Parts: sequence; structure tokens; C-alpha cells
Amino acid sequence: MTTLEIKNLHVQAEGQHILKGVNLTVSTGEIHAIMGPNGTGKSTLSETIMGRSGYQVTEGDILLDGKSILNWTVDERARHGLFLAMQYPQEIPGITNMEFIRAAVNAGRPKEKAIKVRDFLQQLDEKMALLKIPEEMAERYLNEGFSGGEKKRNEILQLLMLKPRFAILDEIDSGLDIDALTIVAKGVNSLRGTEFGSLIITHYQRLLKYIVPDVVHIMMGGRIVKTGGPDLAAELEKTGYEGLAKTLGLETADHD
Ligand SMILES: Nc1ncnc2c1ncn2[C@@H]1O[C@H](COP(=O)(O)OP(=O)(O)OP(=O)(O)O)[C@@H](O)[C@H]1O
Repeated sequence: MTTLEIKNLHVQAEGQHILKGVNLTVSTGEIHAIMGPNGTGKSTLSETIMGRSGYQVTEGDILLDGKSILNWTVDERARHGLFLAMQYPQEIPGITNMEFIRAAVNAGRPKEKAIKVRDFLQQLDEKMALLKIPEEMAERYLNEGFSGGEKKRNEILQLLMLKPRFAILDEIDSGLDIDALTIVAKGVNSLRGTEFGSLIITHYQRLLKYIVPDVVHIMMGGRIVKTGGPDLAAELEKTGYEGLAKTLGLETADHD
């Protein structure tokens, strides 16, 4: 079992104190959901875990298997099995989707163990079929001209091909139609098992009906204010963030 531990994490961006002491531990074999109002720091948490520049950790630590990863580059974090499916996937003209995914798969392997082209294509075909992604999308430039939903599905294709130890999925459900949502959920569920852990950021209980989390955390004001089981998402649907904040004796929920 591997663990990803977030300990008393404080993060600033552009001089703003965004995360104010986040504590969270995800182990392989578990799926955790994070819900919270707009602007509360959910994406900041995922970007900081992945090591994106511009986010300064001012206090606390992030540990993978007990080792601090704060000084690791994004690339090192990816090589050690961390993966982030982004809220706004980037378009990269000039590199085809297939080339990108193959390079990413090989980046995680020693040179002499590079994936054979035939094996790669077979796996890619299989995963694309599972996600109902049209074949021609393998040859298109990465995310260029993809619709919002196609970009999200493509992030999940990368996830299935890379098979990371920990996947952070930042609003993968936004912009997905109901059929795409069930397909994406099927893709994520296919990775479930003792070797895989995930942190799913979402605004909607709907996604959590398809990918049932083991633990649900509510984040407000840059902190985790409540943790519970899958029922917590349903409870939140009824009370809203304002209602929950009141029950917890917090001032107000934050919004954009
Ligand atoms: N690079 C940055 N520079 C300056 N401010 C930032 C930066 N990144 C995030 N913020 C600010 O930090 C706050 C938290 O943003 P974040 O995107 O983490 O929230 P979120 O909980 O993911 O919100 P949403 O639900 O709307 O996606 C916001 O006020 C945002 O404007």
C-alpha cells in the first residue's frame, strides 16, 4: 500500500494565502472526493500536489510513501506515479494525441523497457474503445479543436494508458453529457484496485453516484472542514454550503 499524505498544507499564489492547513491522506485502494464552493482552493490543492509553478508552500508538507515531494519537479512526481487530469486541458498543436501519450508512457519507463509500438497501439485501441473515442482522434493534434467533453474524455484516456498510482481528477465531469459521464466513470472504475488511489474534485453529487468514493471531504476557506462517507455528498445537496457552514459554526461559504 502506498500513501499520499497532505500535512498542514499552507499555500500562497500571487501573495494570496489560499490553502490554510489542509490535512488529508489517501492510500492506494481508496477513492476520496473533495467538494467545496467556488474559489475555496480545490484546484490550488491539485496543482500544488502536482508541483505546478506559481504555488508556494509556506508551511506543511506533501509526502508520497513517507517522503517529502516538495522539492520534486512535475516530471519527477509523474515518474513516481502521480497524475493530474486537468480542469482545463491544454491544446498542443504539432504533437498528435498518440505521440503525446506514447511519450508519456515511455517517460515512466527505463529506455530499454520502452513500450513496443504494437503493444502500445493495441492498448490504445482497447482504451479508446472503452471510452468510445473515435479512432481518428489518435492522429489529431493534442486537444486542438477538441470539444470540452472530448478533452475530458481524452484526459481519462491518458489516465488509463499511464495507470498511475494516484490520480487527481479535477472536475472531470464538468461539460460532460450524461452518456459521456457514465463512460468516463466506467474508465475510472476500471482502474479501481489495491494499486490505485484517487482524489476526485467535483461540484456534483451526480458523478459520485457513478464513481462511489470511500471518503468525502468538504473544503471551505482553504481547509477541509468536514470528512465523511459517500452520504456526505447527498447531505450537502440538501443543506448547500451556506447551511453546512452554519451548522459547523463557520462564517460563510466562499464563492467566486
Ligand atoms: N495562480 C494564481 N494566482 C492568483 N490567485 C490564484 C491563483 N490560483 C488560484 N488563485 C485564487 O485562489 C482562490 C482559489 O482558487 P481555486 O482555483 O483553487 O479554487 P477552486 O476551489 O478550485 O474553485 P472552483 O470550484 O471555482 O474551480 C481563488 O480566489 C483564485 O482566484
